[in-house]
Amino acid sequence: MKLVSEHLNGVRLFQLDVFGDHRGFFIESFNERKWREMGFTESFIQDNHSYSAEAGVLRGLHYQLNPKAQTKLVRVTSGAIYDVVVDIRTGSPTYGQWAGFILSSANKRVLYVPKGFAHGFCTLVPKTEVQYKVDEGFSPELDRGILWSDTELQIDWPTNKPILSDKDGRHPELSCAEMNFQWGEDA
Ligand SMILES: Cc1cn([C@H]2C[C@H](O)[C@@H](COP(=O)(O)OP(=O)(O)O[C@H]3O[C@H](C)C(=O)[C@H](O)[C@H]3O)O2)c(=O)[nH]c1=O
Repeated sequence: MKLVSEHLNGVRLFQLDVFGDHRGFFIESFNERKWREMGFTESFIQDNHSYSAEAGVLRGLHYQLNPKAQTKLVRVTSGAIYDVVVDIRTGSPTYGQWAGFILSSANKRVLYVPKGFAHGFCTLVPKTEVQYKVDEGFSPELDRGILWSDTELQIDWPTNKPILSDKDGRHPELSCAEMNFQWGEDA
């Protein structure tokens, strides 16, 4: 796994090493020893896997409050997504800024999303599968959301008519402005 680029003071895009041959390919999708050698300290305790049947499925933007804030290591094993992260760390010089990345089974890139970022993605093709590691378990009571179409963020999603869960279609508990307080309180 090689570092491709860094964004928003902590988000990192990696490229997986692919060993191809006449049969296909082999990839070490995660290697604890190499992860530590790169200086990362997170211990991932849960693997998540989501399948989205159609293009235009938008999941997010989600995050969990401290002490259950999650680091995520995200990759796509089938199809393609436009993956978005939003810096919601109180006091961060890039607070309120977002970045978008194309992750796909073809480009075999991995996105490292540190704690303190809201995360979401929109599928670009049908039958897209996203796999991601997290270092904290699911905490429904500390799960929060930002509306995908938040007017302050102005995220450049690939569609303006996404397929959403009921949760993601509702207005979030907090606007982007209010989040600062919520996040800061628990940071
Ligand atoms: C996240 C999660 C969900 N669930 C259950 C709860 C619901 O009954 C069902 C679907 O959950 P949800 O609609 O929150 O799934 P997504 O919309 O894909 O949520 C994810 O979307 C964005 C992209 C994220 O980064 C988060 O990891 C996560 O919030 O799975 C669990 O049992 N464990 C879990 O860790």
